[in-house]
Amino acid sequence: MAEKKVLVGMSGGVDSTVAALLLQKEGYEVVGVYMKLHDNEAYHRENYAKARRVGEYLGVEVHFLDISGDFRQEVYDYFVEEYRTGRTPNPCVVCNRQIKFGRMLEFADSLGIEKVATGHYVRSDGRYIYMARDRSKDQSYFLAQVRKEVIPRLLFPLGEWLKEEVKAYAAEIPVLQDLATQKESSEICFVENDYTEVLQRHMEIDREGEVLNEAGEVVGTHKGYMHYTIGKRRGFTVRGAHDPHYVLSVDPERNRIVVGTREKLEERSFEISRINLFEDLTEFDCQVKVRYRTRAIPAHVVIDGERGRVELGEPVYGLARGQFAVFYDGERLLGGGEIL
Ligand SMILES: Nc1ncnc2c1ncn2[C@@H]1O[C@H](COP(=O)(O)OP(=O)(O)OP(=O)(O)O)[C@@H](O)[C@H]1O
Repeated sequence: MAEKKVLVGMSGGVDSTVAALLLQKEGYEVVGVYMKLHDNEAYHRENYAKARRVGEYLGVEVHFLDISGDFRQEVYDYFVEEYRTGRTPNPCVVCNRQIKFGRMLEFADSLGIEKVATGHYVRSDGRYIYMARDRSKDQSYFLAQVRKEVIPRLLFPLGEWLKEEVKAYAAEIPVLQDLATQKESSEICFVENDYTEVLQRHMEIDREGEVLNEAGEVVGTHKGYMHYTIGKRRGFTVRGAHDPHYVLSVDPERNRIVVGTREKLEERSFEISRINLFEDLTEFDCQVKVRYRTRAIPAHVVIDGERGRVELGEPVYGLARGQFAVFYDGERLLGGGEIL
């Protein structure tokens, strides 16, 4: 009987498969769990079957955990409500806190297992989380809201791996070959193509509205405010405009958007709430990412109770409310907060 036991979140994809394999090689007794998150039954049938196939290959049990009720309440409903209020949610950040590194750890507790692993591309030394070696796949941004108490329990076997190496590793194993070549999953697991398809199931999002300039004059029309996020530059009309125009703000109550030229998107400071830090910091210098796919830029942060203020060392163009500001000290994740 192996002394070291680990619960691995097995989605049926190549990353969690290789993660489980590497842990087993290291001498861990692996127990798998497939979590049913959203309610696309066909998706789950297909992916749970893959996870079970990997389980058979590894000779490990793969539990099926239906937490679709929790997921709906804490991730999906939040996603829909945020768009309804004219904001731009980040469901993966919330899912990692509440579900993957929340409910999945409770499930590990119920099995008497201390360690939990996933195929996320991040590194950890048991105290902090760091960017992955594969910077193009780095997922540390999405872990900024994870509770700091859980970090010592987490293992991320892929932190030092490049995605290409992971695929090549799986491709060597005949029964896993198809996983190595399958197409990458979409960024948000319950969004197949476009987020508006999800919103459409819950409300009327195609309601034409007015486009205003900063002076408050009506200059065009748009398709319905939920189609827009700050910084977007397509899908609306602006009469007589020569330069490209960008969404500067969204007014859900009046179904209006305000647009302007790129320099009007410039922001040098902002407020945050839902603050989560891995160290007790109240005032600090760091680098901040204001969305996932962006470069980290220098910042000074002051925390005051539930709120914080971020002063940027250089301007950003387009700051979407509802996205997360994520702080780093070099490669080390310091935490983050939601942009107000
Ligand atoms: N439905 C699920 N059940 C169990 N674990 C999951 C599930 N979805 C994701 N995970 C875990 O979270 C990790 C990161 O999830 P993400 O959605 O980013 O997956 P991914 O990069 O597509 O990985 P994979 O190739 O393993 O599907 C996965 O590697 C896996 O360990």
